[in-house]
Amino acid sequence: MHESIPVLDFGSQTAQLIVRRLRELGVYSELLPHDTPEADVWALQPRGIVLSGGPASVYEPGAPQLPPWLLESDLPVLGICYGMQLQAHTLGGRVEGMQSREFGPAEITVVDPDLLFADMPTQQQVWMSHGDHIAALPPGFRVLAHSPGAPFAAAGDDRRRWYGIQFHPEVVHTRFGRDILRNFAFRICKCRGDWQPENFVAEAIERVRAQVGDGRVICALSGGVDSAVAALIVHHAIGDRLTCVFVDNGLLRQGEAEQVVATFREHFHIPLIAVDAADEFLEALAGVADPEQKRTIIGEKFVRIFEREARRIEGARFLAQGTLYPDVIESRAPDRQKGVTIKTHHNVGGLPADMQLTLVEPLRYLFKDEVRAAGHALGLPDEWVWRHPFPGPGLAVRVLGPVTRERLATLRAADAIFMQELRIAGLYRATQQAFAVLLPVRSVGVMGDGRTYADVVALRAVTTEDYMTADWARLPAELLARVSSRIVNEVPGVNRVVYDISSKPPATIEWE
Ligand SMILES: Nc1ncnc2c1ncn2[C@@H]1O[C@H](COP(=O)(O)OP(=O)(O)OP(=O)(O)O)[C@@H](O)[C@H]1O
Ligand SMILES: O=c1[nH]c(=O)c2[nH+]cn([C@@H]3O[C@H](COP(=O)(O)O)[C@@H](O)[C@H]3O)c2[nH]1
Ligand SMILES: NC(=O)CC[C@H](N)C(=O)O
Ligand SMILES: [Mg+2]
Repeated sequence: MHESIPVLDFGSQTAQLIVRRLRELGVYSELLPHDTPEADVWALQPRGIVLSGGPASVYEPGAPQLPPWLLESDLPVLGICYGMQLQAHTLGGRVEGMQSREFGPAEITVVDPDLLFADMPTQQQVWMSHGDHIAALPPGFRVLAHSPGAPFAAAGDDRRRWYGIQFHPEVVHTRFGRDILRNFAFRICKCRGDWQPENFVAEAIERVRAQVGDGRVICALSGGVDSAVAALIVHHAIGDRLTCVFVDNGLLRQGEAEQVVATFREHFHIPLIAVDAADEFLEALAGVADPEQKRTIIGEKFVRIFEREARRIEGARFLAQGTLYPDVIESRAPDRQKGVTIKTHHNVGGLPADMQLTLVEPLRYLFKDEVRAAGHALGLPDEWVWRHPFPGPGLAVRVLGPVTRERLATLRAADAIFMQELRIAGLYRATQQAFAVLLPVRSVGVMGDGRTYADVVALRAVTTEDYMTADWARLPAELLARVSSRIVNEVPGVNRVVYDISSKPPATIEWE
């Protein structure tokens, strides 16, 4: 049994990342609901506790509270964002709603470099995402760092070993986040660091074998890295009792369907069924503009098709999918204590309630970079491992507003130009996801001395490690200029191109 630092979950979208960072540091961690019974927490042999952020405001009625037992224990505690506000609120400080909210990058100044901020610069970039702030510290606490928007960006009580930070150390955009967590784990909690990540792939294969028994599995294969890795794991587990099913939903990019099928057949020796379901999807989506409605329709259609294909294979009761942890977290049901729904990923929240197949999701607790590492270990070709993600609902969530064949064609052409130029510039791998979006507005232009009133294409390119947070990619102006001019010249019906300069948060990577 390992020592641990459990994370109590108050509903933050990035709570699972804290767990990951701690594991990366060699300290075992699990994400537990904030009201987990005390005995279950002690069973993990905790050396300290982290309180995650969360969407609630501590001063509102019904906001989730600190577990009373924690106040009595002598465990060190690190409160992050809501967790810090909760510490302050509970121990006699004051938390207020703020006029100038902070979302995105901010710079903090460390005023006390002991313990938590040991061995790092005084000025550092952090990632903030809060609307409330601490107006007065509780007795015993002193300020450790401040930022322009948060006079108490970090504070602590050394006697009690309780610390709080208003920013998020778990996201990569907090430059020294790892070091702060390391200081908490090793200097404050005095962990030994006795956890070695086990061989994930071997374990996953075992789990699939146990779940499936002698049944047959169909695997929803998209051409993305997640489903390819899921397919390889299932294939290792049950061999030829696996059949992959690729669906052309009419929402794919230019040439994608042909390319996925060809590459798969070249690299894998697993039976593949390619289903052309474009008409079915586009009919179901006709006239639908609401993003969540689009996702639900697409999620249901996918499953009906998988059920249909499964019926043709004797004994196929299981559906394998490349679901990742971010899909699960972002699809969580609306519950102010447990997190809010940001968007219903088609493969999680978008699944119909009466689904006939049992899910096999070997990657459900992993993040993208962990999946890529697993794919590499399984011998997946580099090109596949490093493919940009492409969402299951595809171009339906990039044609904003109602989806029509004509608008899909416009977007495909613009997107292909952007991708082509990005590759020529050698910047495909330097961005983690890039694509074009067709906006539901028209704007006035002048072309060939005539007036145009035509569509607007937005270009989106982001840098990110785990897709939970992201920054907009600083693509060279010359590249953007070339893409813009080619799109306007080559794609009929588009007279304007804009570049999206929003980070996540507050935006998301996709526009819907
Ligand atoms: N066109 C498709 N045909 C069959 N299954 C699909 C299709 N699109 C998505 N899926 C299923 O939905 C899952 C979730 O899609 P998602 O896009 O998140 O993952 P991915 O396509 O495997 O990888 P990536 O995120 O890199 O695109 C996939 O892993 C796959 O199982
Ligand atoms: O399979 C998917 N089904 C979905 O419904 C879905 N929605 C978003 N995404 C992808 O998830 C990552 C994070 O996206 P957002 O910042 O837009 O939430 C990005 O990589 C998105 O492309 C999806 N993938
Ligand atoms: N990210 C968070 O934990 C936010 C905490 C709180 N809801 C705020 O807005 O300040
Ligand atoms: Mg995909």
